[in-house]
Amino acid sequence: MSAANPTNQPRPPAQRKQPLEPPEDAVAPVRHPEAPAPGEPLGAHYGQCFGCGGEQPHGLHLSATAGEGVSVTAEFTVKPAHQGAPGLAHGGVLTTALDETLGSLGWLMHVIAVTGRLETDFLRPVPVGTVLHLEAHVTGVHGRKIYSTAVGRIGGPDGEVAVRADAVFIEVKVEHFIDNGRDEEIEAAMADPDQVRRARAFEVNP
Ligand SMILES: CCCCCCCCCCCC(=O)SCCNC(=O)CCNC(=O)[C@H](O)C(C)(C)COP(=O)(O)OP(=O)(O)OC[C@H]1O[C@@H](n2cnc3c(N)ncnc32)[C@H](O)[C@@H]1OP(=O)(O)O
Repeated sequence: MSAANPTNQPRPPAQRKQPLEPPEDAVAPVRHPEAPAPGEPLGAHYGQCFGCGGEQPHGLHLSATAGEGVSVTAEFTVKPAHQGAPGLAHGGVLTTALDETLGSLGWLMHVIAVTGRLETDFLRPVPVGTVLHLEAHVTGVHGRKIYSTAVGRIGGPDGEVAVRADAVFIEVKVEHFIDNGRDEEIEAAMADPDQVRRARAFEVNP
């Protein structure tokens, strides 16, 4: 009997862990013709986002830049508010930085997607004051599932890998947020023409 599954009953399909590697019949990701050019900053997808939003005082303020193909780079500076152990970044915060970087890959495909599964490896402690250099790319697409991987390096963009993650994101429509989000934030977002334009632009694929 395992601690993770104390009754040893088979999990229903919806609760089974999904693989993080694309299946054999996955296809290569397609960069949208109107995706930001390599080297262009992506900006925040939502001002109040904890990962990237500029209007979120408690957020990570992560800034991502378009890379070649369907890849992005990003930088995240570890602040005192991000500590777990004295002087070291909290693992959950580092996972959030990886999640946000992986999430921004949708911009390059003009697809809205949410995290379905995310697995992080913590390889080195990350001290406060460190700039974490993140790189993420899509490894394959299978229906609505987008498989991706990311690393976070310390000591420079070519430095040692401190954290890495593999993920499956699931494509959703903008209604996912309208149907599930709290009314006051949804109403505020829908009253912001820039936010509506950003969201709808993602849904127009070639
Ligand atoms: C405005 C601009 C905003 C831009 C917004 C950008 C936001 C980025 C923010 C950073 C990223 C986040 O933190 S996002 C927030 C954290 N994530 C979430 O809140 C997601 C919560 N989960 C859900 O809402 C749901 O479970 C969904 C949407 C993920 C899936 O539900 P669904 O739509 O009913 O999909 P379903 O039919 O069940 O499954 C479709 C396919 O995906 C697979 N699948 C389903 N769930 C999972 C899963 N958890 N992990 C792996 N794979 C999964 C299924 O096996 C199936 O594969 P097959 O049978 O087809 O092979």
